[in-house]
Amino acid sequence: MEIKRVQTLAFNQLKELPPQFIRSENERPENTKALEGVNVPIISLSQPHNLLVKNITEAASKWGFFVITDHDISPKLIQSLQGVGNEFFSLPQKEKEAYANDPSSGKFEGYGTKMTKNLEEKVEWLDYYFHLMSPSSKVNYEMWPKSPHSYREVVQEYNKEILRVTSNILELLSEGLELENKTLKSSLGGEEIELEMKINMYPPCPQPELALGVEAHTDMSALTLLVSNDVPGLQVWKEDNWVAVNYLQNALFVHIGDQLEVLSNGRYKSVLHRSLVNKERKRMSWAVFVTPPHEVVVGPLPQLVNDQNPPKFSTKTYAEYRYRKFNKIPQ
Ligand SMILES: O=C(O)CCC(=O)C(=O)O
Ligand SMILES: [Fe+2]
Repeated sequence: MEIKRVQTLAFNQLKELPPQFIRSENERPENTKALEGVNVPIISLSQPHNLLVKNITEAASKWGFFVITDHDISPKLIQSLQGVGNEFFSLPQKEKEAYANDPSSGKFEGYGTKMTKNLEEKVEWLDYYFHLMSPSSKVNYEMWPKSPHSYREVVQEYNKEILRVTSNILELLSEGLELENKTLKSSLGGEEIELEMKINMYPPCPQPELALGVEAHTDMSALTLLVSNDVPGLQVWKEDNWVAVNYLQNALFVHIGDQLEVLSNGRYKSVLHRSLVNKERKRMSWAVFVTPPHEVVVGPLPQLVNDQNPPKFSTKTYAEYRYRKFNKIPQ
């Protein structure tokens, strides 16, 4: 079956949005504007350690989201990452189709467009590329784009850097729970922890006020670390309002995902978020999902559970969690 790509639709200079992209009144950006004057927390990794632990813990508890600066990933590497992603999506359509994925038959890696409609029969205004990035022992490099040629080298370099920053953040978040600093990472598989790359490409949209890029969701990962191009669009949910995340060059947008909410027994919040699209410009983002291996069992950490704080979440393998989330079965 031929899959209609959003990029192809957009390329055909539509004046009007096809009906499957038109959101219901209560989801439309024109009716659900982000709160003005409220900003997401920005956290410099170079601030004094005690302050850093306090600030990151507060952001993870109150927002489930924060922007990281001074992470020491070189601006040049981020630029190269954006360059190779951009080049892939600029390839002729036929070349991209050679990488087409097929989630309905369990083939998640590759080039994709989400075809499953949500409960309201709506689809999202984006195409993406998804592949496992780490650990190298599990990666099938055949699933990575072969063009541009430098894709592999650049993404492997980025992987190293993101692993370093991830370990750092997980240590800080462990300390914030008054746990030994290796606790969260070892609960997520230790050195077997997995990183997945998802490149989101949101083409210009004829009626962005009626559509969504990705619809409101929480990530099932433990953490998600994201960079975008200079087109804003991400919004996070805070106290019954959407809050727009401003673009900040070279910063990392960090989302707390479901697995950290579970491990921390709800002390850290998995943030609800969505992305909007733009009329004139394409938006791109590079999301790295930090997840445990499928067989790892995740539940509230015993150190955080007692008579006053009973477990708020059930304990299960990540594979089971993932299966339920995909199939919309209550956890
Ligand atoms: O593009 C963005 O800023 C958000 C993407 C996202 O939430 C996701 O891919 O899970
Ligand atoms: Fe997300």
